[in-house]
Amino acid sequence: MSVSDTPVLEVRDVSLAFGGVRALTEVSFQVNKGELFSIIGPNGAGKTSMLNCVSGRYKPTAGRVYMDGRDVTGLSPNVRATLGLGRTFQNLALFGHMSVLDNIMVGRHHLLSNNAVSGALYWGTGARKEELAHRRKVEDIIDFLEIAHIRKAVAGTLPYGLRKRVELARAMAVEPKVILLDEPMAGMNLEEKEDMARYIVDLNEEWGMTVIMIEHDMGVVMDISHRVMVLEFGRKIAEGLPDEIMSNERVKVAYLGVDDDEPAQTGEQVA
Ligand SMILES: Nc1ncnc2c1ncn2[C@@H]1O[C@H](COP(=O)(O)OP(=O)(O)OP(=O)(O)O)[C@@H](O)[C@H]1O
Repeated sequence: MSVSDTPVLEVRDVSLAFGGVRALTEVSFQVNKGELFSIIGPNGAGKTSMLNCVSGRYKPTAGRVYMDGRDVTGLSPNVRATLGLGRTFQNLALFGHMSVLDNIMVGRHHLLSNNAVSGALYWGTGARKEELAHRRKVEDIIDFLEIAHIRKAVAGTLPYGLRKRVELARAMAVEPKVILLDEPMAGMNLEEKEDMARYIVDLNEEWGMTVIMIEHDMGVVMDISHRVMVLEFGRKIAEGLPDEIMSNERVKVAYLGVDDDEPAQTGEQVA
């Protein structure tokens, strides 16, 4: 899928305060249809706060959020989900006692009509067709994420990397236009990270989902993102192409802790 100039998400002058703590200060950005957009920044920079303002979990203290040009600032996460917003969480939020398949089906719940929800009554009519269509969609996602072998496993018993993949499957099951990924590689080993990076690129390019991602692994962020925004102390300090961000002096100092002008400390070996 190619990137267009049409904004699917616009954040305008968003500020967020928790009592005296200013988590975000007048942050603005927009994400275009088809983009893979990443938000980075040091611990406590406001990344998760921003994701929560976008998803509707938090209401900004000031500023507005627009989806497809519509002001969604006052709308709940559930309503935003019906408008095409999906998300994963930094800390896993799966139903540990349920099977992988059931966890993913939960993601489709709001897409089911009343017919299918009260399916037993209508079995053999439209409801059955609808149920089958849902199943097919879920199976497509299961195939895509290569988790067919664990579809019956109890989610809570799976290794961490696989649980992250199941969580992604559940978020995809909502068929979102925009998917918010909160540290999708956290706690993963190198191989799991490589797999996850590939799934994210594919869900962006082949499944046509616009992606907004928070991720600490800079290598992955710079490798797969179209554009990157950098937050520091709740403010936007940079936004641009990965190459621009990597060579941005302010970002180097603030985020990477690198200052090219800084003299080597006494006793430090200079290559
Ligand atoms: N629920 C809350 N109540 C009070 N303060 C909060 C709350 N959530 C976040 N904060 C504060 O807001 C600031 C931004 O936090 P946030 O979690 O958004 O940063 P982050 O960039 O996602 O950090 P990390 O990389 O560590 O996850 C921090 O100072 C944090 O302590």
